Amino acid sequence: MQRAPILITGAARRAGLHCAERLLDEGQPIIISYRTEREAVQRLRQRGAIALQADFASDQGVLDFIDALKASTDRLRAIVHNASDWMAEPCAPDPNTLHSMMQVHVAAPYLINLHCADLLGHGGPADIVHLSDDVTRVGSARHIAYAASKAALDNLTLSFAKRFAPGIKVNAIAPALLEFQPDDGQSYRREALAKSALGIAPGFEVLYQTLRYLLDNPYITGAILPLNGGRHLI
Ligand SMILES: NC(=O)C1=CN([C@@H]2O[C@H](COP(=O)(O)OP(=O)(O)OC[C@H]3O[C@@H](n4cnc5c(N)ncnc54)[C@H](OP(=O)(O)O)[C@@H]3O)[C@@H](O)[C@H]2O)C=CC1
Ligand SMILES: Nc1nc2c(c(=O)[nH]1)N=C([C@H](O)[C@@H](O)CO)CN2
Repeated sequence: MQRAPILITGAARRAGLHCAERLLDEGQPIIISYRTEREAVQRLRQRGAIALQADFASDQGVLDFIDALKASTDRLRAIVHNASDWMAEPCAPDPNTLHSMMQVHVAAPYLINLHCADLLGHGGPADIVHLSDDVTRVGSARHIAYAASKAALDNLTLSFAKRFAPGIKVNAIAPALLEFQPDDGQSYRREALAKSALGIAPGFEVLYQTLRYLLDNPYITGAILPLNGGRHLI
């Protein structure tokens, strides 16, 4: 019998795409959500992935995605909430900044978990993984709403771990800098690397290794795993 697919949201680029490709490399069926059609989405389709377009900017967008997901599968091995927007505060205070961050990082995982938990488990291992951020530990002067929304996501991790045990493990991964954006300048790169004890931008494979660890370990739930190069030591 075909293995139940793993859902990764926001997997059209960078970390989500890397994890999607690595799971496919291991013969694991996947379903992705993507907001913007990109060449990489077509590449995933060609490798057998189911790709569902979704914009989580509204509750209706999330609910439409849930309907499309349930029309495409009746079971899931895991749900990885990766979709995210790294929004900085605009010059002029804008309430939409906070609402947008809470929508994508809190409302979307909240609704998807509640509506789709019944697709998980069925006797085998089942996981929900939230992509958080090390910044919840210290806050952020420039990404206030973003950091607050990721902190709320951390609390969802604890609540859903309580609610879904023992059938479904619920954990979070809290990375710090994994990979720069192409347009990040040299001074920003130097400044960011100096914030951690290990001083590297490791790339997305370390995130996949951490996801793999959670999927393979039957005795971890309610955990928020730091993946931060020792930023807490600086
Ligand atoms: N990269 C890093 O160094 C770090 C990453 N993280 C976390 O790891 C995860 C992956 O990071 P990374 O790959 O860099 O993230 P990116 O910002 O590069 O990609 C996020 C993905 O989410 C999608 N997305 C954004 N907004 C929405 C929305 N409203 N509805 C649906 N999809 C949406 C984007 O779609 P589109 O392609 O249309 O833009 C994009 O594909 C994120 O949760 C991030 O917060 C945490 C700390 C460090
Ligand atoms: N959705 C995203 N979230 C975050 C990103 C990103 O590119 N997309 N990048 C970071 C930074 O790497 C930050 O960790 C550097 O200190 C944080 N979150």
